[in-house]
Amino acid sequence: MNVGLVGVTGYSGSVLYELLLRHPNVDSVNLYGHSQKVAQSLESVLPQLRRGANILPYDSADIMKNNQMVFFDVSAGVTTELAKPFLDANFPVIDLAGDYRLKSRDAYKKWYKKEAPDEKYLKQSHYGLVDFTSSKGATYVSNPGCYATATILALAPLVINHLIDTTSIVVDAKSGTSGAGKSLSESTHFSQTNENLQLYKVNHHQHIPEIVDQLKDWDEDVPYIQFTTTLLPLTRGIMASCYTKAKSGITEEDVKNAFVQTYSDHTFINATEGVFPTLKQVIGTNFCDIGYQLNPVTHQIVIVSVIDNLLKGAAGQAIQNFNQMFEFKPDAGLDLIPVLP
Ligand SMILES: NC(=O)C1=CN([C@@H]2O[C@H](COP(=O)(O)OP(=O)(O)OC[C@H]3O[C@@H](n4cnc5c(N)ncnc54)[C@H](OP(=O)(O)O)[C@@H]3O)[C@@H](O)[C@H]2O)C=CC1
Ligand SMILES: CC(=O)N[C@@H](CCC(=O)OP(=O)(O)O)C(=O)O
Repeated sequence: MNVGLVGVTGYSGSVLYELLLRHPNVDSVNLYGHSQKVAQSLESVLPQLRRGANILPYDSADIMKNNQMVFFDVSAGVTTELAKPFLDANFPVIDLAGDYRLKSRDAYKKWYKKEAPDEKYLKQSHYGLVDFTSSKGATYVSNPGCYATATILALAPLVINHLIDTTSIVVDAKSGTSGAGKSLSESTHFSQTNENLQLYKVNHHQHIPEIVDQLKDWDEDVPYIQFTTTLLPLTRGIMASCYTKAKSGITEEDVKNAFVQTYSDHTFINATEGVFPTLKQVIGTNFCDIGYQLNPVTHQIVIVSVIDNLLKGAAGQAIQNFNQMFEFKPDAGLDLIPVLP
């Protein structure tokens, strides 16, 4: 199959490109960029990707003619416009940005502070949280956000099984700087990030409505979550530490059963009682590792999930969506090993 990729020059785009090159069902990857009028060698922009490939000028008709599907891995707000001809033609798209994730236009405007896509297009979008939905038959897949993935996977077994006080969810999530993309900002400047910890977007993070929407699908009694994000002096990785109160009478065994039942057949999720994961065990892989424990004294449950934001949080999950969409092996192209030591 020939696939198109828009956004190879971004952090997650270059990771996605490498995954696609090694994917057993991909014959060729055609690269498209928005800033070139003529073909430009990839190596001239990203010298570390010595692939002899060219980035072609962006042209929606050309993309649809020469590929069977396209990945959009571009800055937030761009696909609201760019995706329209593809949506009109029902051409298969996997979009890694947040533009089409929220079903409510008002929510998108409020949280992303941008004009939302048209209602008719939003209706065509499928939210591709691969561990709980299938993208088979979908033509427009909206890949979940990185923090949203880590948080939802941590809380899912408890919410689905109605084991918690739904007003008690507190999430303390932390990310390495690659989550912010390649553009430099005050907070990602080396001397500001290095040997420092910075909270940001407290109570304003754009993934809050995405997480609440999904949790509400499982239990409409989830009214909100308390969610904070912290920038870590690391390149890759997200750790979401979640705290929530168990309903009266819920035991350690109930909690364990919920995690075992939910995740026993999920290739890329490892959930273990009482063993809390580190970031390094998942960096470079598509895994989400989760540790959980009910404290019998406080009756609080702590759940910690870790992912590589560029893989399970972006390009890896996009490949899972691709595999579901075209009915390839669920783990095709994702045989990755952690970066150790
Ligand atoms: N980084 C992460 O961990 C995650 C990112 N995401 C989402 O994935 C998307 C890409 O993120 P990331 O890799 O961090 O982004 P980067 O900021 O690193 O890269 C952005 C990419 O978008 C391209 N781009 C910018 N404007 C346009 C435009 N108008 N038309 C076409 N292409 C454009 C850039 O091209 P050029 O270089 O030519 O300017 C570049 O290739 C974002 O929407 C982000 O929110 C989702 C989950 C995790
Ligand atoms: C460290 C950092 O800044 N992370 C980004 C992650 C969000 C992202 O990647 O964008 P989407 O909303 O499209 O998923 C943030 O917190 O906004």
